[in-house]
Amino acid sequence: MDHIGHVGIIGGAGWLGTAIARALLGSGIVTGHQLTCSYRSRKPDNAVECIWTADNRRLVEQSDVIILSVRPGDWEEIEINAAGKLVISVMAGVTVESIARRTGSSRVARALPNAAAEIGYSYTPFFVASSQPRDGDVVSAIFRGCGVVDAVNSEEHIDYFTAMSGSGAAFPALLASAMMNDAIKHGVPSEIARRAAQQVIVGAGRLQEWNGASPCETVRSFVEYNGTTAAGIITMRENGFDTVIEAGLEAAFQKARALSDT
Ligand SMILES: NC(=O)C1=CN([C@@H]2O[C@H](COP(=O)(O)OP(=O)(O)OC[C@H]3O[C@@H](n4cnc5c(N)ncnc54)[C@H](OP(=O)(O)O)[C@@H]3O)[C@@H](O)[C@H]2O)C=CC1
Ligand SMILES: O=C(O)[C@@H]1CCC=N1
Repeated sequence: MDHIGHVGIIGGAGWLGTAIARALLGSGIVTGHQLTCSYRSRKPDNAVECIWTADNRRLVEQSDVIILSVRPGDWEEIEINAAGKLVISVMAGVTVESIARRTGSSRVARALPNAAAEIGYSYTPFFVASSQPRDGDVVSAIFRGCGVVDAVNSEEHIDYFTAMSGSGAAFPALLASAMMNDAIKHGVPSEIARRAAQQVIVGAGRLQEWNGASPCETVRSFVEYNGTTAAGIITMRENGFDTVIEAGLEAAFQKARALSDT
């Protein structure tokens, strides 16, 4: 991708803002002189090597692309005029309409990475509301540095993915935690239970990536094998596994929607 200009990250000191800043520098899409990050309380220790400011208006002045990475509850306090600039929000729930209204920009995108952005393994769907065709390419190029991206053509899908993939990075750990606790109940020493559960999710993820099968194919092939794994899968499903997952995703989806601001 051609030069994308100067990028500013409001909330660049936070968890996700820092991960995006590191990905931008790591992919070479900007240099430290073409990246400004803002902080509120304090510039972090071991800060990313770029320009730092506590002044969001100054950040906007010197940026062509602005990434909003503050918590949804802090959004109302951000007062910037980004007219004519591309504004990309990673905030859960905050709508394109609110971003356009409060920044004065008609070039707005929402992207929804997850916690694995920190290691370049995020899944990031994005939605672009801009008349400039190149804006989608810019958003895609930025988040490819954090992992895998997909453009979606409905803003509602961003709220859905806030639950499914945005929050989803935590769900394998939930499964592993239940498995670890079960092993401990069976008398396995906790350190061994921890290591076993950890290696199961890491190995399963790597296996899934390596063989390229869809998750549904993986489950089907284990069921067809008709051994101990099949017994576990069938019983988990009979006891409501899929229903529980659907209910959890629905709760996260509704929470994302409820964050939609005034
Ligand atoms: N973490 C994740 O996995 C994901 C997060 N998101 C979204 O990303 C956004 C950021 O989340 P996350 O990084 O986890 O949150 P953090 O709390 O880690 O980071 C938010 C940062 O924004 C800073 N901040 C708040 N107000 C201002 C301001 N006026 N000017 C400059 N900086 C400000 C905070 O500073 P201070 O230290 O003073 O509070 C903090 O450093 C959220 O909207 C969240 O919904 C989306 C997908 C995944
Ligand atoms: O848990 C959260 O609210 C944030 C938004 C999506 C993922 N993490």
